[in-house]
Amino acid sequence: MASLNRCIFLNKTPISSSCSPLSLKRHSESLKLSSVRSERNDRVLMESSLKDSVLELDPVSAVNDGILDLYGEVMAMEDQGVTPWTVSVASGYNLLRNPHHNKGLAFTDKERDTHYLRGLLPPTVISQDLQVKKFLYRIRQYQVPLQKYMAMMDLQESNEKLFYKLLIEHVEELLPVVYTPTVGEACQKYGSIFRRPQGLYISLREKGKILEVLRNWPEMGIQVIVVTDGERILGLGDLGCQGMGIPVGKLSLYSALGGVRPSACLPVTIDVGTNNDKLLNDEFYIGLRQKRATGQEYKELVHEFMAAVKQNYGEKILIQFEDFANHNAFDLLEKYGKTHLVFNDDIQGTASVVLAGLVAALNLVGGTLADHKFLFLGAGEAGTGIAELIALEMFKKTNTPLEDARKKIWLVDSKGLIVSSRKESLQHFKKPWAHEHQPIQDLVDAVKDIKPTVLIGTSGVGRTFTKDVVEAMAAINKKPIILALSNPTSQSECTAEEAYTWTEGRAIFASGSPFDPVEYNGNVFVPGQANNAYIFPGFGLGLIMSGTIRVRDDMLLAASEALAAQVTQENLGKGLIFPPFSNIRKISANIAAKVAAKAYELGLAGRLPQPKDLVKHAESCMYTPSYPNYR
Ligand SMILES: O=C([O-])CC(=O)C(=O)O
Ligand SMILES: [Mg+2]
Repeated sequence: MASLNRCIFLNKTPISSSCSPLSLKRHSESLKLSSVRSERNDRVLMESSLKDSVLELDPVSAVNDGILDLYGEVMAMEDQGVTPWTVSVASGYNLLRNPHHNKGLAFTDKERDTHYLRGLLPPTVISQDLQVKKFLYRIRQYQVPLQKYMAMMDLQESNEKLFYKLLIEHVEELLPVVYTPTVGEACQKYGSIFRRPQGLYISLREKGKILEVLRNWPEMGIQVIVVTDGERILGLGDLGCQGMGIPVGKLSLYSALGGVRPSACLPVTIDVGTNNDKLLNDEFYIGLRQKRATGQEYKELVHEFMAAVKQNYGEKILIQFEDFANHNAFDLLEKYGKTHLVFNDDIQGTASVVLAGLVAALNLVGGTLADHKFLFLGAGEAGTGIAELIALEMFKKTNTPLEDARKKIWLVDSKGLIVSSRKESLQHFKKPWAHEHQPIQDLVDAVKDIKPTVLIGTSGVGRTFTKDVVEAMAAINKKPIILALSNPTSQSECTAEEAYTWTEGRAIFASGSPFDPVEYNGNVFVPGQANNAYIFPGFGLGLIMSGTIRVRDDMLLAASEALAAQVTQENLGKGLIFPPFSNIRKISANIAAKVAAKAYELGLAGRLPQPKDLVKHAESCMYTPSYPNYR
């Protein structure tokens, strides 16, 4: 009976062509199916060996539940009066234990009768709205953020639709719970709070078997993978296998913010060991207890993974690299950008969001991007990624040659200002930023000398925008733009309060992790959140819905412009250079539309013909977490 717990995966007929015979066999064995029949042209019926555990869903709700991938085709067939699918899933006790289908107390009396739930629930029937209210009340009772996080994870694993409805409807309150900053603490303590696996773990022990490992995952129609190797989790450093919290959190946002079906999302952690001695000595650590494999051994494992993903899911699977260390991130993006649909969130997603904020900020400070001067603290993925995209936008918008555009951008790393005399010893991704200048060690001196209008923190090191630094920015600029992007809050280069106080309320400030509004001199300042969460969910949706096969910089620029266009005069009036997260689904639909349009324009979109209204199309593709009626 327990084996009937899993839902049955169907795809378009013939079933053996869309999932390998091996995995079909595996599913049918574990589900003890008495028959797997293909009827008429496209109709598939699966029955379980126990007649009373069959539940039929209509195609539309099945699509919404993520059982079927090919929603467009299903809808088209519906329009023609054909009901192409019959899907069977477990009912009764197993239905209550199935996070995708469970409705808890919201199962109606009729559903309780039809699906063998009578007596398994207390008599009351409540609405999903009331469930949201109840759960929110419960979350608010917890004082400790990590407790809130764990309660949310429990909900995700017991009632997925309720989790997403709650997250979507209270996104501003709950984003800091399931995402930065709390997810950072969750990763640090992942070993001790670990309950159930939420993604795939691919360690060195799985070498040679990665394709098999992918096929162990219970969902078939995967469209997006977020993968980390845990080496640079936020600004917290090497958290090894416990970095899994990040792909899990990012993919929750793919569904909540971008409307990608939860069952189409696969979190992956590649475990090649960790150099974090604290974790290696922690009895609750869940990863391989060894130092990180590097060089050939590392490359081979990642390569096997990348090849297996393409083999198993096809060319259109989106792979988002997340929180890899600098020394791997650039190379992986460069290498797999040519053969796979890959996107590095820390290099490209962060760049796209920051560029949008800067373009919006021009409305407050005046001029074009080329009229400004930028100074970064931190020359890793985020720093150089943002710098390059700013230069590209200057080139595209004002025809400033790329070399000249780059000269308006200066980067400081742990050794001081990046200048040409350091060129020989610089990593390749820093070289474009090594301009002619005498060496400067200190950030304050660099601010005074370079005189930037924009100061951007991507250092991963907290409180590095000291009072002297911020005051120096305030002395040069009427409205200094200060972005403290490192995450989580503990690693932010300065706090919102510091930025507003030290500039006497003149700063245009945004940070990677959220800060509360600040009162200064009788005025309330609301800081913006410059986080890649604005971009990657909509960006991913745009790629997926257009069937795009490669990412291009022009798509990042398109996403950035779409985000900047969502900043209203009202937002700007409050000093905000990003729109509120409460509008994020609309923002994501707009980003998706612009990204898809660019993909079609570049001839990289595989889903033809191009829909006429891409915003409407994006909205129609978006997952919504309301409960279906089970007939
Ligand atoms: O996860 C976040 O909040 C933003 C991000 O990608 C990072 O800091 O690495
Ligand atoms: Mg990241």
